[in-house]
Amino acid sequence: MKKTIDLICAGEVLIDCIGQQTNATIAETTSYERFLGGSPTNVAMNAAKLGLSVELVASCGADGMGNFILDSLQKVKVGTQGVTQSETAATSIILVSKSTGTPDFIPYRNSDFLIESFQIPNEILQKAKIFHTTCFALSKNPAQKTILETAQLATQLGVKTSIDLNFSERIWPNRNEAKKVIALYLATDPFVKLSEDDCFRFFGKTQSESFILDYFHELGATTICLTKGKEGVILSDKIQGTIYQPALPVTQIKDTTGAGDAFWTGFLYAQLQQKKWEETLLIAQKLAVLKLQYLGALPSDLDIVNYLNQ
Ligand SMILES: Nc1ncnc2c1ncn2[C@@H]1O[C@H](COP(=O)(O)OP(=O)(O)OP(=O)(O)O)[C@@H](O)[C@H]1O
Ligand SMILES: O=C(O)C[C@@H](O)[C@H](O)C(=O)CO
Repeated sequence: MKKTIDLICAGEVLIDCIGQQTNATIAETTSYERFLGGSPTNVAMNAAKLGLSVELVASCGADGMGNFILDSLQKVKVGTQGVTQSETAATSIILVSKSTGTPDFIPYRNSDFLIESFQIPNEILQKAKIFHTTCFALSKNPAQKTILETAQLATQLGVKTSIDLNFSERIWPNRNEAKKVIALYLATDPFVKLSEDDCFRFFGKTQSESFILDYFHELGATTICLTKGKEGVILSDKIQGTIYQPALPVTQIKDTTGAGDAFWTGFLYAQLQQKKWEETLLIAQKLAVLKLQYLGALPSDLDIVNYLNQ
């Protein structure tokens, strides 16, 4: 089978309403700006801006926000055949505080988890190189069942899986269920991205790096990337060992929302080109730094491939 699709992202498409007052809590924030969001959607948008062939599998409402979402995706040539617009559930919205650290958020979830298996036909899946999702997307059915089944099928079809374990108990209050579902996904040996904040929320307390890496390796992941914000990143590969890379300097942080998604897009982009781990991490960090300097998504009017080659 000819692999004509670089990446399928499945999961939440949302409207991020990002606060306009920097480092204010949500209670203190008085005005918000609308952005296209959702972690897998951000990865899809970024990847398309890098010239990859990308399909998004997601669900929004048949409403004004849903139309804005489809318009934005199509403008950068993200494939939208797998995006449905629900007639009964509105587009999901998240209020996010504007932060130079970890943003606070309030989710209003309506249609994002209405993802059904017909949205990812086998003919499309088998053409893909990577299938990516998130913990957020796995937190609710029918998206959970659809994504788990697709990941299992993906491995049989020679498609590499990937996951951003962006766990939050506010999105997925049943931590035991989350652990079981994540274990099923990790059995497909995905590339795993998680941040220190995700780990704290997932385990309910601070755990050592070796505990975290062993935990996810034992569930089946060969390659784990643990991002630590300005403290850099650790990549642990069961075969090749562990690499630490310090963070790149950033002159001015405008907004951190989506920095992890930019990082992961760079990681997948580099892996699609079979780059070595050090270069993969460098490309990932460069994209994250670029994103940190903008509010909202990566810029559309910049030659990002050229920026990465500098
Ligand atoms: N202050 C910073 N200075 C330099 N690089 C940073 C900084 N914050 C984030 N980064 C870059 O972004 C990457 C991802 O950040 P982080 O570890 O906070 O992940 P994340 O929590 O998934 O991000 P987010 O949820 O904010 O999108 C880091 O590995 C690093 O490359
Ligand atoms: O999908 C999420 O996890 C939240 C998004 O609303 C937001 O775009 C974000 O924080 C991305 O990391």
